[in-house]
Amino acid sequence: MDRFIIRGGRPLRGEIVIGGAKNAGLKLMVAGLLTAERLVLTNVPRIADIATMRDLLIQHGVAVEDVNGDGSAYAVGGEITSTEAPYDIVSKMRASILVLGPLLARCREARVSLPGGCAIGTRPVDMHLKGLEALGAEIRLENGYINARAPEGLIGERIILPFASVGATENLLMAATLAKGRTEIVNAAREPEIGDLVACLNKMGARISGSGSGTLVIDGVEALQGAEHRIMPDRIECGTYACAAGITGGDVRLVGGRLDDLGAVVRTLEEAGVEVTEDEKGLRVRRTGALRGVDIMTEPYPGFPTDMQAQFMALLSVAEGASMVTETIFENRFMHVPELNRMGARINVHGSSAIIRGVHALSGAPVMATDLRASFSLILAGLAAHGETILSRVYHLDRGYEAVERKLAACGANIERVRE
Ligand SMILES: CC(=O)N[C@H]1[C@@H](OP(=O)(O)OP(=O)(O)OC[C@H]2O[C@@H](n3ccc(=O)[nH]c3=O)[C@H](O)[C@@H]2O)O[C@H](CO)[C@@H](O)[C@@H]1O
Ligand SMILES: C=C(OP(=O)(O)O)C(=O)O
Repeated sequence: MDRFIIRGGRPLRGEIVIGGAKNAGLKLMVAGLLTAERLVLTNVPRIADIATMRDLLIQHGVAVEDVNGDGSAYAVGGEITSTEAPYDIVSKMRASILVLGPLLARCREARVSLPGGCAIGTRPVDMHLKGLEALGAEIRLENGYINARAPEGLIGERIILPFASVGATENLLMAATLAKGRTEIVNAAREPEIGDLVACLNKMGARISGSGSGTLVIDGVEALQGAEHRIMPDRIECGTYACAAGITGGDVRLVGGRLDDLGAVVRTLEEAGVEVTEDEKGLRVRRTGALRGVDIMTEPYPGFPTDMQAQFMALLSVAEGASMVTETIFENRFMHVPELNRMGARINVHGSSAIIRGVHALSGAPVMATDLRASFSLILAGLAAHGETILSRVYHLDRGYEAVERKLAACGANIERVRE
């Protein structure tokens, strides 16, 4: 298991190129299951989750061609020879559940392992299943698997989601593209990654309107065609490196970053004393004065994203004054707190809220990553801390961030990966 060794105290200065979005790329690869033709995706991030999704699609029998031979573009497509998503792949990556809707829509059957919980919460999939049942699927849970069939094909329906779930919206959206008639998804999630998926599906011949509005209307078609699509930039990677510039008192250009996708994150950075400006290349993030405490509550988009909560917790640990961070999306997303406290942070958790009392400085320590974003919050703390931080269980980070050590070192960070 690899480790990172970080020696803190250097302000980051330079350029970081933002890669394609993990949370868009994974669903766009799944969209390849909806057509027998080639779906070509470019700006693919080179991360472990994409490799896992590639394994899953290959298990379904479709071809996944590495177009440039370097993992930056994939062509997905072909006949589906297996409708089973096995436990060993689904348990590695929860986004695997998204094959359920497309397999049902195209093959009229699917057998997908139940994903189970993960470090940040129990994460049930009841809304995915109820929505597919509303579209006419018969669903049985047996031996840890979801057995789903729709012998006559799926039929459009009006579905009201009790909560704007990202995954449920995406699963139902993809299933509905090949259903008979009109489907309406009310209280649909509005995350920009869903907008990217809709744009790609429409290029493939789907008939979807209402993107970004909270109600998606899908008129089913007989078949989808091939297309080419560039994956949107990763707004969470961008926000994460913006925090790196902020916590180290640096000045960093985030090439390809987009202000529009970052809304609440940029407003919070500015409130905390970090300046963000946009030009034709991307974003410039710099801090000239002290960091100030702010209050944050995570919410579905356009609110403050839960996937940025851990990184802000590191930033606010060294801000002047107190901050309160309330997590409303996942019930167990404070696993980074005890690790940050080991580095000298003063954070108390009360239920779904954390009170952070800013300290002057953090001190390096051996720490352990528990999930993807928690891992990066510890890197951020390490970049700002005095002395050496050793971060173990780096595989969590490799799921979703490409070339972390290269991108940070190019801006002057002292960070090294020790391979074991
Ligand atoms: C691969 C991917 O894109 N992952 C993102 C996606 O996860 P994911 O799609 O899993 O997140 P959801 O929006 O579905 O989940 C939000 C909340 O709803 C609950 N829920 C969800 C579905 C369901 O059927 N029943 C239910 O109770 C979940 O347990 C969670 O507490 O959106 C999250 C919220 O922005 C992000 O943190 C994840 O990074
Ligand atoms: C929670 C995340 O991802 P996943 O849904 O794949 O676990 C994330 O990207 O922060």
